[in-house]
Amino acid sequence: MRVQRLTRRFGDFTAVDGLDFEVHAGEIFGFLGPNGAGKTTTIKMLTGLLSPTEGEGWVAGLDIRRERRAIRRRIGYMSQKFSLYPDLTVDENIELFAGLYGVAGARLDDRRRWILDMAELADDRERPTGELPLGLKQRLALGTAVIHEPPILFLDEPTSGVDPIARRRFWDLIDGFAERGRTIFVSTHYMEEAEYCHRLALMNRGRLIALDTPRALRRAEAARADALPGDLPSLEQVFIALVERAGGAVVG
Ligand SMILES: Nc1ncnc2c1ncn2[C@@H]1O[C@H](COP(=O)(O)OP(=O)(O)OP(=O)(O)O)[C@@H](O)[C@H]1O
Repeated sequence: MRVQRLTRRFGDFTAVDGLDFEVHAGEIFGFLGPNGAGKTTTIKMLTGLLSPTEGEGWVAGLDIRRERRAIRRRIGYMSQKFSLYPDLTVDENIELFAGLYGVAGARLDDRRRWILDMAELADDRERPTGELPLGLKQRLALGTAVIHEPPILFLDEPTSGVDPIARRRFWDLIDGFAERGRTIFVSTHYMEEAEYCHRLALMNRGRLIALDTPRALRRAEAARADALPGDLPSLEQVFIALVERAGGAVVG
């Protein structure tokens, strides 16, 4: 996945301003920034929901301007709202997403088994998903997002509201996907989640203000602050410092 000078304006306002970055296959790429930084607008352009005003981008080898429909079939998308239908059972939700992505027959049987196993929902197939604990809902939402085995998965604040154990479990699954070569693009406000990413991009006021591994970002900030050897700042401290130096966040 790659973008060049990616820009989106709404009238006179520039929400995303000349982004350049590349995400490698098998990478867990974290996308961070204060509210209003331009993360959602960028994700919408990458997932084919919004067209760029300027610049270019390729997702799964497809052009984000000209191949938006094809992109939507090649990616998985999971948002904090989970997009599950609470009145439908676990099985019915799986079938609904299978239908949307053209997964049928023996492949559907296979994928259903995989999801039930991965999400530990084999005994809950007939339950409406609205009754499930949040951690299970989250894993089901992840399963339905990848029912068609997309090479790229977008996660938009995927673990908001779940407890630390469910969150850790979720990240073990994400690690497994990346190890098998899937690319994960994840936006988050949780610094603990950011630590699990291979590289982090930090956005502020529509611009990319930092891009590196979590460790390199912490080291660079320590060097800047003349910290004692071994005394690394937390990612949260790093981000606050970077955003302040970039002129501060937009207050919404
Ligand atoms: N359709 C639109 N029309 C006008 N302005 C918009 C539109 N969509 C987004 N914006 C503005 O663009 C800026 C970036 O918004 P965006 O939702 O991309 O930020 P974000 O980084 O995802 O924030 P959050 O963390 O709150 O989700 C905001 O100032 C927002 O008000």
